Amino acid sequence: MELELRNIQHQYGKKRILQNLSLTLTPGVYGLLGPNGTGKTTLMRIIADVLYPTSGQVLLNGQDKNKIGDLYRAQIGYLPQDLGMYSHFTARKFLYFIAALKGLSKEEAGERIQSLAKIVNLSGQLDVKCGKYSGGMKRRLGIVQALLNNPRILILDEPTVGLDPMERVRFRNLISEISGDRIVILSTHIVPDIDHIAKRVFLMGQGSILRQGTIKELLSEVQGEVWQVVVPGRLLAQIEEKGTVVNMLQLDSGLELRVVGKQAPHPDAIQVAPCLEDVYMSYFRSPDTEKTPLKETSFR
Ligand SMILES: Nc1ncnc2c1ncn2[C@@H]1O[C@H](COP(=O)(O)OP(=O)(O)OP(=O)(O)O)[C@@H](O)[C@H]1O
Repeated sequence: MELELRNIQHQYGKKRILQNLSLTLTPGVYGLLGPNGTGKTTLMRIIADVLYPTSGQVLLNGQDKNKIGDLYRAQIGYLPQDLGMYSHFTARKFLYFIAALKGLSKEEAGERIQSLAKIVNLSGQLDVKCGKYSGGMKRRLGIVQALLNNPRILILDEPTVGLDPMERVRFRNLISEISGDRIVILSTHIVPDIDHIAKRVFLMGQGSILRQGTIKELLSEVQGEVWQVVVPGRLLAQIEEKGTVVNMLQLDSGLELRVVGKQAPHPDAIQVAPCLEDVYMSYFRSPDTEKTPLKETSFR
């Protein structure tokens, strides 16, 4: 199976959101990583076929999604950022409702609901009203509704928002478990959400893919360029001129800084192993500058 996005462009009114975006995806988990407002949701909605791009094509196995219509939509499972749930419905009733919208028979729906609820560990809570579900339970219920039609393409838009660290880890494992031979596209601005589980990562900024690669490839980009040093606080400004400070920790002995930069930011700085967050931070420095890519893109 191959999903291809060809020269996707999207505008809301005159505002250009996505520009000439091209990607090819085969089964596996893909992380779409980028700051808020860079067009991740817009892209996900286009793939989920709930939004038409201004121009460009989405092709499944070489066939334009607009030409194959229902056949394309039957392959899609979508967990939007804000999945509306009727709070007075029980989870079971909600799932039957979604299953009906997806065209499943009552028998098929019943079987799918049972087996999926088991996988996400909600079997015992299916008769609880959605309004009483915690954030983590709602996200797991969201996964179940997305999987009801056994889609080959699963689109998860910031699925871990609002989850505590334990639930995040569980959710990440769950995604790995259900990925199988599906294409799973997961958008987030939280780097650890995709660390370890993504086969490929797309760094998205300003409506285009700035960089893509396996985690190993992305890490190699900053190999030898990540430093750690403890300095007096007054040296912070000087260090910031020499590299991107990706983390700082106040210690009794001074400020412990993690810095990404080509040169050692201080004579005492030691090289440390890079992590995906270093790569991310080298592209998007801070909330004020996050939409400005700092690195030149080396390839698309
Ligand atoms: N329906 C709309 N009409 C007009 N502008 C929109 C619409 N939806 C999104 N936008 C704008 O498009 C840009 C990209 O939004 P989008 O939600 O796709 O980004 P995102 O990367 O998913 O951000 P977030 O992580 O905050 O959800 C933003 O500037 C947003 O304000």
